Amino acid sequence: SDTPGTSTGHRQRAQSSSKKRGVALDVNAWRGQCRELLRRMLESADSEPFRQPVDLFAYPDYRDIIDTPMDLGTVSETLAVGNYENPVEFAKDVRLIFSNSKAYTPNKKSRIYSMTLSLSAFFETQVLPIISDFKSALRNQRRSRQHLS
Ligand SMILES: Cc1cccc(C(=O)O)c1N
Repeated sequence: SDTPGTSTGHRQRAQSSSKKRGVALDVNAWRGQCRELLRRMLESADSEPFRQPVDLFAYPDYRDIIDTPMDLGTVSETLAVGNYENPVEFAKDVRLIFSNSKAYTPNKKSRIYSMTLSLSAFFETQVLPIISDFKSALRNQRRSRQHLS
């Protein structure tokens, strides 16, 4: 039988990441993953209209329709300076680019509108696993910190 008063060993969980179901759960992995996703979007020809803020001299009525302009260059800068706290905030800004384009387009046959549809379809498939991996890493981190308290 156990010696009285012996403490049972508490397995210390790794802080930054731990192997669970074959996935390394790192709460910081999302930033590099989002930077890589941006790079792939920027190398696509479909991103050309979205790389910089819309030219207000080319589209003088733009701000009559769009309250909050957004573009991939601005998203990239915000990510680089550490002003997104998580991938959900990052995705919100990228989705704003596409919703602005859908709101402004003169018609659904416009070239830029068609580029919006293809680029946003690609984005949604790629960002989904980044967000779900982040959320599971966060749950895992909270679980392991709870054990320490
Ligand atoms: C900024 C912008 C978004 C969506 C469509 C257009 C267009 O000119 O067809 C456009 N200029």
